[in-house]
Amino acid sequence: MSTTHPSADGEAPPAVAVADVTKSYNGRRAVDGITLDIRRGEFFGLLGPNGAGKSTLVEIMEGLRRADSGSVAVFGESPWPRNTGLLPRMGVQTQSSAFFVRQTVHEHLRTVAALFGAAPSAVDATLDSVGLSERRDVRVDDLSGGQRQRLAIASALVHGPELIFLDEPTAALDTEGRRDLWEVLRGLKAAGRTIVYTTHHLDEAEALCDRVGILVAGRLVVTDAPQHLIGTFGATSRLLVPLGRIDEQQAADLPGVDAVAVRGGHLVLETRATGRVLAALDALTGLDGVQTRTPSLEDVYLELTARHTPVAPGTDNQEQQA
Ligand SMILES: Nc1ncnc2c1ncn2[C@@H]1O[C@H](COP(=O)(O)OP(=O)(O)OP(=O)(O)O)[C@@H](O)[C@H]1O
Repeated sequence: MSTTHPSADGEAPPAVAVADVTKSYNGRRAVDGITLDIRRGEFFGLLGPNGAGKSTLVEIMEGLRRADSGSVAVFGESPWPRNTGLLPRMGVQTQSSAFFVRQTVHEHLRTVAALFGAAPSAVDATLDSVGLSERRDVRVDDLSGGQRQRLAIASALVHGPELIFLDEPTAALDTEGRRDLWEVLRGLKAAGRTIVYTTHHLDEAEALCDRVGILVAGRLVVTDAPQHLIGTFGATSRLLVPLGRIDEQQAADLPGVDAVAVRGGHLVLETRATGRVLAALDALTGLDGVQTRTPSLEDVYLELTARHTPVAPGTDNQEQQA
């Protein structure tokens, strides 16, 4: 791998620059020719189905794995082989973060802080920010899964890094814990930190990220701002019409309706021409009780992953052929 240095015009390099990176395990491509720049101060979300290659790509960015080919630069420097100069500038939470299990929560974080040369005062503030202050004297061994996850996140943040990598940080958190972490992450973003994170929560990515990248089978199929993606792909809206107002055939015949289904006491009309269908519905039966479900990042994600998922030999995939 090569190292990228500041550009000739003196502009600071991006937080992360990935160029044509590949990685195979046992001859199978897990990451397949990915090129991606993550800007300083950006909140970037990496999305994709299980096994798409998100963790592998993030671990390559972190310098925890070596790419087979291509180049990676973090603040203009190669993270591989282990670049100790970068460590104070990066915070890393992986899906298998290591703990000093016999220590208490506070001792553990103090140890991590000392390893990175962080001020002891950062320990209490960081525990507080992830909602673990009340568990500070509990042994790490005795924490619940969600509490361990909070501690892993605290361990990535305690030294105040500029670039923070979080691999599914909200996976084991309850609803309240997720929302609390959103506020922590928003605060870090507001303070100018760069955040790269993976998640399966599309609502969360839509709410938090400046840009998302969708990985499918090791390839980056799109990179964009969530709202722009939703607008560009014109994902389908759903209109919910109470049953009994019109029948399925009448609904299917309305101009602009792409599909009709019966679900939960409603006729569900899928359309990419919401205004036209609403006008036609209004003329036919009135709009009383009609609900509109606007498209979300999840709709775009489902459409794109279906379109780009390779067809397994011997299976018929209508989406793929469309
Ligand atoms: N250490 C490894 N040895 C062999 N294969 C691996 C290894 N790590 C990952 N893989 C394979 O590489 C592919 C990508 O895995 P990866 O964990 O990067 O995906 P992911 O998108 O993070 O998945 P998830 O959402 O399930 O965490 C998968 O097919 C996985 O089985």
